[in-house]
This record gives sequence, C-alpha cells and structure tokens, in this order.
Amino acid sequence: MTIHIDAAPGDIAETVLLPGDPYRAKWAAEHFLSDVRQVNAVRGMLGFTGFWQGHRVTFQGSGMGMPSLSIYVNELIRTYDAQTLIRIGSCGAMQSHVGLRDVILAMTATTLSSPSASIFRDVNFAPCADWSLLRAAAAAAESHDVPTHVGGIYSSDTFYDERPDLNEQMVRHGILGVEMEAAELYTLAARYGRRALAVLTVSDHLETGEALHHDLRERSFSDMVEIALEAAFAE
Ligand SMILES: O=P(O)(O)O[C@H]1O[C@H](CO)[C@@H](O)[C@H]1O
Ligand SMILES: O=c1cc[nH]c(=O)[nH]1
Repeated sequence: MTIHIDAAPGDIAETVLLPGDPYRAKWAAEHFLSDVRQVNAVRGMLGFTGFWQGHRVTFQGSGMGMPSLSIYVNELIRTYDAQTLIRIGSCGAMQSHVGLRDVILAMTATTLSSPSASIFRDVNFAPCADWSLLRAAAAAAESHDVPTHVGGIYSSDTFYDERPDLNEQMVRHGILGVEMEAAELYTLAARYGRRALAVLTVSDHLETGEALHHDLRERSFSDMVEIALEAAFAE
C-alpha cells in the first residue's frame, strides 16, 4: 500500500497502462481484461488488474498533468516494481496532416517544465520512448485500421494555453500533438531503468478547433488500447 494506491503487494502487474482518466481505466479493464479486480480507488483514481490474452495487466488512472502522473508512477515503480508503463492518453493535434481519432506514438516528449526539471538544472534532458516498445507499437499499429503517426509530442502544463507563440514553435518544429504527462513518464522510466511509451489518440485539433465529446474520450479509444497491449507483450 502507498499513500495514493491502496493495492496490496502483488496486486499490481509488471505491465501498467496509464490513462489520465480513471474512468477510461475502468472502461478499458471491463472491455479488454478477464478476471478483473479493482485494486485502487483512493481519491477516485481507479486501478484494475486482470488478464489480457493470458498476460497480467493493470490499468491505473494517472490524473491530469505531470505532477499527478509523477505521484502514481513513482509509487508504481518504487513500491510495486512496475517494469513496463504505457500511457494511453488523449491529445490535441498540432499538424494539419494529423486527423481527429488518429493515433500518435510519442518518440520524444518536449516540455517547458516537469516535476523533474529542477534536478537537471541547466541541462535540457531529452525524454524519449523505450525503443522496443515504440518499435512493437509501430508494428502493431499496421494491423489496425487507424492512421498512426510516430514522432515528437509536446507535454504541456496547461490545457487552456495562453502562449500561442509556444505552440507556433512546436508546429514549426514538426511536433505532432500536445498532451500533459508523457515527458515526466519518460523521465521517470529513464531514472529507474523501466520501459515507457505514450500511445495517444487525437481528441482535439488545434488548427480546426474540432473536439470530441467527453464520453468518447472515456470509452471509445479501442485502437490505442489494443496497440498498447500488443506492444507491451510483443515477443
Ligand atoms: O486523456 P488523458 O489521458 O487524461 O490526457 C489528456 O487529457 C487531459 C486534458 O483533458 C490531460 O491529462 C491530457 O494529457
Ligand atoms: O493536453 C491536451 C489533451 C487533449 N487535447 C488537447 O488539446 N490538449
């Protein structure tokens, strides 16, 4: 048990999929896992452990933003010894060739700040995905009928952004989409020698202003979840 996760030792699988939304964790666990058990409800940040094709998996909500994700990922790694951590999140598209509901595999995650920024001082650390997971996710995506893009994303501290100039620089440098957690996930995975990846579904488009209803963000991103599961257990 930790301060934020009520699971007993052994209740959390080595492979943890992390949606920001705890109700996406509930939907995904009910939809994709068998023999499912709820393992966390502290602060409503739901977690579930079950089996996907014989493999033990935990879906654990991580909340919104890097400070929240940092709490869950620190506890999942340091107390529960999680080895593979895959974020399954929504994001805003930043390029015109990226469409609503497309999948993005985040090779790198640029950020202005993160809970880890202070330990790097003057260094601009480059948070990046685990190569074996990224390669496996790209291969898995080929058998899904969903346009998939691999490249850099931007992990922002704000959803309601007041710095359009920053977004302009991201767009100019080919950043595919914006979300709020991956950079800290990649940094913590690097620190503790774990595997991490962010598989994202485009829920908003910064250029067109399109935005999916919250019900769809919670319960419709099946391709993203399947790609993450297939990557996690690829041979
Ligand atoms: O859908 P999730 O996984 O929460 O991810 C995105 O959605 C939230 C903002 O609506 C932020 O957490 C952002 O990163
Ligand atoms: O951080 C996020 C997440 C989803 N959509 C956005 O536009 N931003």
